[in-house]
Amino acid sequence: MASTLHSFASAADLASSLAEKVADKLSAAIAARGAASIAVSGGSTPKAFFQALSTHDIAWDKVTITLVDERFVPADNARSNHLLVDANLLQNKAKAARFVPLYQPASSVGEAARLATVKSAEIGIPFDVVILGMGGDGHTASFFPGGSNLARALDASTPRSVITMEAEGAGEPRLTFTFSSLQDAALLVLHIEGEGKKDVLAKAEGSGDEAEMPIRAVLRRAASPVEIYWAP
Ligand SMILES: O=C(O)[C@H](O)[C@@H](O)[C@H](O)[C@H](O)COP(=O)(O)O
Repeated sequence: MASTLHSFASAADLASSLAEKVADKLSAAIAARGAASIAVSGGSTPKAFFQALSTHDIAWDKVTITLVDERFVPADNARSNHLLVDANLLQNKAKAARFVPLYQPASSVGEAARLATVKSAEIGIPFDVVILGMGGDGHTASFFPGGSNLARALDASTPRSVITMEAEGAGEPRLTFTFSSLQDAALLVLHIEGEGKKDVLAKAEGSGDEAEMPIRAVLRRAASPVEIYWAP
C-alpha cells in the first residue's frame, strides 16, 4: 500500500499535529460506533506525542489503549512500555481511557502471549489507530531481523494474535502483535525522528528482503495507507 511522508520542522510540531490527527480519528470512531481503539509503540520517540495526545478533550472513557509490543517485564520495570504509556499517555484527560497490557504475570513468555491474545481479542478489529516506531535495524513492533518468530509474525495468514519474539538486540523476550493484527488499522502511522531514521527509511523503501528490514512488510503489504510522520 502507498505511504505518505509528513515532515515537520520540529519534534514538537510533529507531536502536536499527530496528536490532533489521532484525537480526531478516535473521536470519529466513537461517534460512529461508541468506542475507539489505539495500539501504540514504546521506545524513546513517542513520549512528546503521548503527552500532547493526553491533553485532548475527547471521550477517553470510550477509548481502549494497548501496545503494539512489550518487553516481557512487569509494569514496574524501567524497560516496560506499559510504564512509558502510564507515565506519558495515561495522564491528564486520557487518564479515563482503558488500558489493556500485553505483559501478563505468567509461567512463561509463551503463556503470557496466549493470555494477551485472549485479552486483546475483546478490543475489536481492526484497530482504529496504530502507531509504529522503527529501530535503526529496520525493525518495527518487535519484528526484529533474525527474530525467533519473524516469519510467523510477518505472514499475512497468521491469525491476529500476540506472539513471542526473541532476537539479538531485542533485550528481553518480547510480546508482539502480528503484522496481520496491525496492518489494516483505520489510521496506520509510522512515527520516526532524526536524520538517521530517515536514512534507515530510505534503505527500507529500496529493494531487499523483508527479513532484513521487517518494516518493509508494512511499507509494501499493509492494507492501509502508511502515514509516515518525521521530524529532524
Ligand atoms: O518496544 C519497543 O522498543 C518499540 O515498540 C520498538 O518497536 C520501537 O518503536 C523502536 O525500537 C524504535 O524505538 P525508539 O523510538 O527508541 O528509536
